[in-house]
Amino acid sequence: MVVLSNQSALNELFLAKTCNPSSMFTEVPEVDLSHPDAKTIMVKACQEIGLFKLVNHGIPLEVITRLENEALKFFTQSQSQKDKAGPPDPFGYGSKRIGTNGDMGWVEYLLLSTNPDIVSPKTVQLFNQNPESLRLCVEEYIGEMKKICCEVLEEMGEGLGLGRRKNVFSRMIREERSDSCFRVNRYPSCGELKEEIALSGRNLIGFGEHTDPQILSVLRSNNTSGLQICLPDGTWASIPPDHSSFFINVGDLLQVMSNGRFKSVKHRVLADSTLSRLSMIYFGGPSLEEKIAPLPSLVSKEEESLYRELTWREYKNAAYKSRLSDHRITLFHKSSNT
Ligand SMILES: C=C1C[C@]23C[C@@]1(O)CC[C@H]2[C@@]12CC[C@H](O)[C@@](C)(C(=O)O1)[C@H]2[C@@H]3C(=O)O
Ligand SMILES: O=C(O)CCC(=O)C(=O)O
Ligand SMILES: [Fe+2]
Repeated sequence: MVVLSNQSALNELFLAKTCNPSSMFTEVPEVDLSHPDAKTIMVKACQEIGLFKLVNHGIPLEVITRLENEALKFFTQSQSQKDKAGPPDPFGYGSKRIGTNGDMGWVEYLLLSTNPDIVSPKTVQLFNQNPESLRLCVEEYIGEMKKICCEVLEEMGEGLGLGRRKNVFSRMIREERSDSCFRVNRYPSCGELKEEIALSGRNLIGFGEHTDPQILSVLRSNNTSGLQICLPDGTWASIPPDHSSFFINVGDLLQVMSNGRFKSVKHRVLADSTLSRLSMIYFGGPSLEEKIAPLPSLVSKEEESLYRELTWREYKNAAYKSRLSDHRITLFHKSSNT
């Protein structure tokens, strides 16, 4: 990562505009998939917060560690070597620039698609220029993420009373053309900028505030903190890291399909001055042609359907033209004609 020498560049690019002291969120709901109450706890968490912690998930620790080590090997290469797989198209290796609309963060990352229709030259470069073990470990990990994402979605379907249609969400991820993606983020420690940051009285942004556009995200990180969520009262709260668990968060499409019952949680990452954070996130999404609208069985008689129908392709295209912090879900609002 290039070290910024200039205070104003730092201000402009990476500092959180307002940073009220944020609290540690000690009451993150915990879901044990093997527990009979799992579905009830997850539905409550998705309604109230949009995030919960999945424990006892059954994903072999070796699968996680293998990929974490491969990712670290990749990131510790020289900048010029890593840049061969970038800039992202949007897949491949990226550093500091997130998306194409001016968002910046103190982060480097690998972004990969799981959709066989999407051929990314940068991803081809990435796998050609690195040991085969990187690709194998990525594929193995994505396979596990797909399974766990579907299991969680089925449990949610049951919790929402969908009965025999409990797989209405999971079938979208199981489909071969599911447009899911996978990201590995590395947030270097920002110790070298400690003084400038302290002088500004703000925090260094690793990944700016946003909601995830897909259905469901499955996040795992090392034991370095940094992830924050925006609570229903508008305050930011830090999520204590736990390298042996997964954090599941509701994406925009699930908010729409549940007619607003589940909340797509706003989140961000702040950089740490002493430790570097490594996170791996699977974003479960439907096929590009999938039509997304509130499920009729989740719109009660007294309520109305809050959102209009859009295909994932339409929403995704619009989302990728937006800035991270834009409130993209308004595109689904019935009054919106964009
Ligand atoms: C600024 C952007 C980056 C992003 C595409 C976007 O235009 C708006 C949504 C962003 C986001 C957030 C969640 C995921 O990390 C991501 C891969 C996604 O699907 O939407 C990123 C996009 C990205 O980094 O390309
Ligand atoms: O790196 C993290 O912990 C979260 C990043 C994130 O929210 C994202 O990539 O969408
Ligand atoms: Fe995110």
